[in-house]
Amino acid sequence: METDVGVSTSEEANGSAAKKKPTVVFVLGGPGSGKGTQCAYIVEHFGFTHFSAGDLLRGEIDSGSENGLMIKSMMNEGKIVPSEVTVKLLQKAMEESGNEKFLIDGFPRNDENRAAFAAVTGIEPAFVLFFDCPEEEMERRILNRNQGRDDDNIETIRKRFKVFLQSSLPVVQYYESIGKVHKIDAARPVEEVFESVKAVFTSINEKDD
Ligand SMILES: Nc1ncnc2c1ncn2[C@@H]1O[C@H](COP(=O)(O)OP(=O)(O)O)[C@@H](O)[C@H]1O
Ligand SMILES: Nc1ccn([C@@H]2O[C@H](COP(=O)(O)OP(=O)(O)O)[C@@H](O)[C@H]2O)c(=O)n1
Ligand SMILES: [Mg+2]
Repeated sequence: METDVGVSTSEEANGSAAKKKPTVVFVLGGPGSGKGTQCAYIVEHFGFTHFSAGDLLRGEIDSGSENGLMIKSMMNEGKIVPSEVTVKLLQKAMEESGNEKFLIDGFPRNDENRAAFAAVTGIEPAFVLFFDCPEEEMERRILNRNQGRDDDNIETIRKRFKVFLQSSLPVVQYYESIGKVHKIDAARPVEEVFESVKAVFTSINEKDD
């Protein structure tokens, strides 16, 4: 697939220093499809900095921020937190990281997320990884995850699957329509999934040389 990952540049307002825009890869897939697991491997091999939108939101709850209670109750219902909150957290994390290559996992989860990120940061993803996995397998994985997450209970899991189908899959379809999706069969063992993921990043690095 043709994927342009060339890092674009934009002139500062005064027209002098050209500022590099970061390279962003969105990592999408249903709850339990293995996004976080694969991102850890990508970081090790390809020098990206990884941000999970869900982890940033959980951090916000733990920090006792004024949005914490709202975020907590939305997460416990499997609902998508308003984009303003999530985009701000992502933008701050990127600015503070010192890197210019980011994996953003679990985001955008709806069209509002997608549009808000583009409007606020001016960044479009280089490409999108989509981890495709049957619901029964995702459910099995989440129920075995044992990370003590309040939303990893069967009632909330079912709600999250519904939100994924209704709100998140259309975003994947949008990126498919503009040729930006690399779809990965995520139902296989971790190492096999990573072989496919590695092939995507390797071919893109080669194109860049
Ligand atoms: N390919 C895989 N096969 C079996 N279990 C997996 C696989 N990938 C991840 N897991 C396990 O499934 C659970 C969910 O994975 P995680 O990376 O947290 O998914 P996500 O971030 O998409 O919700 C974790 O307990 C993880 O260890
Ligand atoms: N872009 C996002 C990402 C997560 N979230 C919230 O955080 C929850 C957990 O997201 P997550 O990405 O950590 O979950 P997994 O897909 O990793 O299981 C979601 O069910 C949403 O309630 C959100 O509101 N907006
Ligand atoms: Mg995750």
